[in-house]
Amino acid sequence: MLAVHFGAGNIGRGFIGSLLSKAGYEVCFVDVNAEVVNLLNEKKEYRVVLADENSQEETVKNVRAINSIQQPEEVLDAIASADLVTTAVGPNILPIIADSIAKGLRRRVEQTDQPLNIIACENMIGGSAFLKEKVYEKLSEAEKKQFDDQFAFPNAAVDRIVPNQTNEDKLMVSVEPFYEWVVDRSKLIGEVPTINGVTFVEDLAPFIERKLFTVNTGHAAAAYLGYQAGLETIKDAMEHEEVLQAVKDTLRETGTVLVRKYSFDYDEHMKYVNKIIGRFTNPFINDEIPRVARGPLRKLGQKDRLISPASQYYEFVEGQPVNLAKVIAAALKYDFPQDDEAVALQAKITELGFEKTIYDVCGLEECHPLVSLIMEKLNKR
Ligand SMILES: NC(=O)C1=CN([C@@H]2O[C@H](COP(=O)(O)OP(=O)(O)OC[C@H]3O[C@@H](n4cnc5c(N)ncnc54)[C@H](O)[C@@H]3O)[C@@H](O)[C@H]2O)C=CC1
Ligand SMILES: O=P(O)(O)OC[C@H]1O[C@](O)(CO)[C@@H](O)[C@@H]1O
Repeated sequence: MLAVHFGAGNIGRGFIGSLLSKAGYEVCFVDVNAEVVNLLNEKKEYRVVLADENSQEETVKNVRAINSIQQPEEVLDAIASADLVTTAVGPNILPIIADSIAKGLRRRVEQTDQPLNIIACENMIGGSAFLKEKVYEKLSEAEKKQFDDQFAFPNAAVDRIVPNQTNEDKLMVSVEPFYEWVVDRSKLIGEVPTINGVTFVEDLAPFIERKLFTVNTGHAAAAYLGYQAGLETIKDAMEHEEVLQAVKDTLRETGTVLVRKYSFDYDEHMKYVNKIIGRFTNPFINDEIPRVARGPLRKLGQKDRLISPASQYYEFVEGQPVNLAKVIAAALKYDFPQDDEAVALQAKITELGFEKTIYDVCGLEECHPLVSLIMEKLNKR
């Protein structure tokens, strides 16, 4: 069995590649990083080390890689013969890889009528559906019909904290012990793959929103508020009394939305929240704030971890999401010079001012009460 995985980065090697290899797949990574591709082809294996007191280690075997810049034809051949295609490249890169995926699937249609699932493992709602949209932009109407019959793009939620790291062994990845990978079974084509560690569910919405609005909202709160407090790591942020309290208060707000929307048990949900706060404070993980805060334009988007739960608060809860608004205000002020999106965000604010930037970046209507709440928080800081 062959799995073609786009993105041999932290989550690609540290999570998806590891689970797929253990499930018996040969894992063929596709990446633009020549050093990583060459090393994977030279060693044919790499190490994943658990970030806890035992540092338990596994060797991920049966792997190889293709450099998509230098060997574009090989990528198409790999897709044509794959049993599964996955991605972990980042939401902004999905439109870029859509071209190879469209061409690879075209080649496959010529060679076989075997079905294929393409699963985007990114931190976003509807990641695979978005990838499908980008792939389908390249197709004729007749091809779209053909692809509908043979290919599927089930959405997924993936959760494992894998910080940026520099190790002597360049392929080695240190990962937190916890992981969760949930896939929308209702959109799968063909047989359900047997992958230990993957949960297939009929309705992904509660899982992805629970994860995005807890792990990612909480992390974003720690990162943006921590940055405003002059801190460097998520650990620093979690040790800062005021930031920690704000993270907890923010997760109480998202938790209330989730509990009301999906009828979750409140106590069970709070256990989930506490577990996540425990994961953020893992002393064996050194997670720099700029990694977690990266891409503020994306993170301030209408469907992402801050604006979506804050807007839904008005639908499901009485009152105002004051803590989420405080985090959104901090995100709007994120000006880390090495983050291109932070630089673009600050340039936009200089040009348009905060209010127009909020309409533009967060997709909020002028009359939305969240706008004035965010403005209030911005003026307070
Ligand atoms: N690191 C983490 O803890 C988690 C990350 N994610 C998600 O996984 C995705 C990847 O994140 P990370 O692994 O942290 O980032 P990363 O930067 O470590 O990995 C991304 C990889 O994609 C490669 N890439 C870039 N452009 C490419 C292209 N055109 N074709 C093929 N490969 C390309 C990069 O060279 C890199 O190896 C993101 O969507 C992130 O939100 C999800 C859960 C956890
Ligand atoms: O990968 P993104 O969406 O930029 O955001 C970083 C977030 O992703 C994670 O890496 C994994 O969920 C979290 O650590 C963090 O909340």
